[in-house]
Amino acid sequence: MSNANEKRQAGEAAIRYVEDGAIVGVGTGSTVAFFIDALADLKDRIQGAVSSSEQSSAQLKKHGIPVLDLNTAGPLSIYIDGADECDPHKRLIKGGGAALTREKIVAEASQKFICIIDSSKRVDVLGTFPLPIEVIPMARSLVGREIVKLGGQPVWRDGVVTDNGNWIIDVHGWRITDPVALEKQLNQLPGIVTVGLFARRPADVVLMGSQEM
Ligand SMILES: O=C(CO)[C@H](O)[C@H](O)COP(=O)(O)O
Repeated sequence: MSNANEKRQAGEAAIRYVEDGAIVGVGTGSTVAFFIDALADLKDRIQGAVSSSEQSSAQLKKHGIPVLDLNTAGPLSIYIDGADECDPHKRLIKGGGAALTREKIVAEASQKFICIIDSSKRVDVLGTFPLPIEVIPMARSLVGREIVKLGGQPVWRDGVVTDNGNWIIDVHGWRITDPVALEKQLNQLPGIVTVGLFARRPADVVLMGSQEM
């Protein structure tokens, strides 16, 4: 099965977690796009969605699904999002689409995080996919130097500006055997807005192609 078909299958499978009357947390990316298309069929049975990006907001609105503000929506029952890598403990690397900050916020606000992936995303150890880090622009070089001290190779995602007006550094060369510790350590560096490790708050359910882990 191709990656696109697996993404579609995972995206459509997540629909069964959507309950009547829910406000649904919605992530970003090509897998989530399949979920949003499927969610359109249920739009009269949900209150709306809290979106993690301008890209997903546009697709939700195109389908006539109300996009709500997180501050007024309050705690959410579910969050549906993709990932760039997923380890056996459902810990993730995210941010390939540069939406990691809002994704982490909406995930944190949600009781259950359903992660939808194709099989290429499953790894034993995180880090083959370069780790995205959102930084305040003036701190790019400072953060880069700190990453080098930690053995990583920082690469500025030149030309990309996040929905929050910040920049992305992709860190190559890390084999992340303790993602919880690395997430905590990086979160302490001034200038880092969000680390694309979802380890302290991993996914609760992973739907991969036709399989559920
Ligand atoms: O973290 C993300 C965006 O910031 C995406 O979830 C991740 O990049 C996976 O994308 P796709 O479903 O297109 O493979």
